[in-house]
Amino acid sequence: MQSKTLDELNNLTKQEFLSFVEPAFERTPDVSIYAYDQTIGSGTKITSADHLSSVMWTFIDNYMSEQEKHKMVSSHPELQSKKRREQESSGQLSADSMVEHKKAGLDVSSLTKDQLDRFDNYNEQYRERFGFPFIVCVRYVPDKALGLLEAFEKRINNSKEQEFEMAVEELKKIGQARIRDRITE
Ligand SMILES: NC(=O)N[C@H]1NC(=O)NC1=O
Repeated sequence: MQSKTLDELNNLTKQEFLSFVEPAFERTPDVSIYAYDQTIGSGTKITSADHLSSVMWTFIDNYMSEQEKHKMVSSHPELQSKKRREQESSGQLSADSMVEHKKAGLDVSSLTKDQLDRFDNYNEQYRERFGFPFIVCVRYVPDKALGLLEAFEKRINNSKEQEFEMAVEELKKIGQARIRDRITE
């Protein structure tokens, strides 16, 4: 994906803007529509990548129902699991997720058999306990797969409310990082 300058971003049509930023918050187009309407669409220039993501966060925090947030959380792929491998082979993984997972050392060829088994087990336990996938902004976790396994271990004992709140906060960080990737300041 080619990044854009702020000037280029501010001169996009609505349709161009939406297709450029929508992948930041997967399968949740309302976030991007709101961001367009609040900025370029009403004559306000976007001044930085973080300005844009803060407008997107405002929508998530103030205008999305719990059900909509649940849908957004559930649309993200698991970190490494049988289910994720199936999603990948049937082309259901977004380009951003694939790159992020690979950089975090999550592809099968980078993991030991033991690590792969642990990811499979944690993902299954997590999904059964909470009903949505374990979400973490992988690029901010130190030690790649080891750090992610540690995060899983810690969070699996939280309450459903804590984890749901955490999942939304992590998605906000993922979206912000993806927006930063897309804009050259
Ligand atoms: N499950 C999960 O957290 N997936 C996401 N995390 C991240 O940094 N990119 C993703 O696709």
